[in-house]
Amino acid sequence: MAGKFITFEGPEGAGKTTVLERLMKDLTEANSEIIFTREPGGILIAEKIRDVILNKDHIEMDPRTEALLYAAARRQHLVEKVIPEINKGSNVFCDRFIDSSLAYQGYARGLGIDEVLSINEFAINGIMPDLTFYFKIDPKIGLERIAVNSDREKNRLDLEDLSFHQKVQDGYQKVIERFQERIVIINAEQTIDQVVSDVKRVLKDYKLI
Ligand SMILES: Nc1ncnc2c1ncn2[C@@H]1O[C@H](COP(=O)(O)OP(=O)(O)OP(=O)(O)O)[C@@H](O)[C@H]1O
Ligand SMILES: Cc1cn([C@H]2C[C@H](O)[C@@H](COP(=O)(O)O)O2)c(=O)[nH]c1=O
Repeated sequence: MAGKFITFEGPEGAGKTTVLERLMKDLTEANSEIIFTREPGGILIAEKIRDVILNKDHIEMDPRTEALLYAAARRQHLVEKVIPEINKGSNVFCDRFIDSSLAYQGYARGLGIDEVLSINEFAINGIMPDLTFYFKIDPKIGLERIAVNSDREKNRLDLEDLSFHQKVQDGYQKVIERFQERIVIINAEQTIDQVVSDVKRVLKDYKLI
């Protein structure tokens, strides 16, 4: 039986990576067949594209170039990793996917959600997540979390001002309205333990763990 594709979305500093690391530890110990991966990245070519997109020296990158690079990284990651793992029966947990492009490039960069969806439809060729967690947080709190985390190097998108990140949040709201059948909202302003517990409860309800 094919596995499921589960994505984790939300603004900067919402806690997606932290929660995925906790799930990796807890669920791997419990022997679940789960693959953890991320976008942009997850495989060599996509990690190289990630370096190009997020490099702070590439500050003048054109928004359409940015959108196309995310879509190219997504395509390669899907064909090289996500689809083969799902076909083997594993559940794939991915830190960010198409909804990030719709919110960041489509809405916050002003390219248009429909336009960015259209180039991504070419890239994903029908593969959409079965379930998406949206980590809801005031973007100001997320940016403050990142600011106090000295281990995390700031990338090109982290350096955008608060108004950009507020637009990202508004963009996500539109994405949630459009794809409400697959998106579950998690209160990411709670403690890490509470967020992990809420995510696990939903995964149990969906019989994914
Ligand atoms: N629920 C929480 N409460 C307080 N701090 C948190 C919480 N979740 C994560 N953090 C802290 O916030 C910072 C950012 O967390 P994390 O990297 O997991 O966010 P993220 O959603 O993956 O962000 P990005 O998308 O920008 O990479 C880290 O220092 C982490 O320890
Ligand atoms: C997939 C995807 C990501 N982004 C942005 C969101 C973040 O600012 C970075 C990724 O960094 P993270 O630490 O791994 O969250 O890229 C985007 O703008 N569009 C996308 O499609």
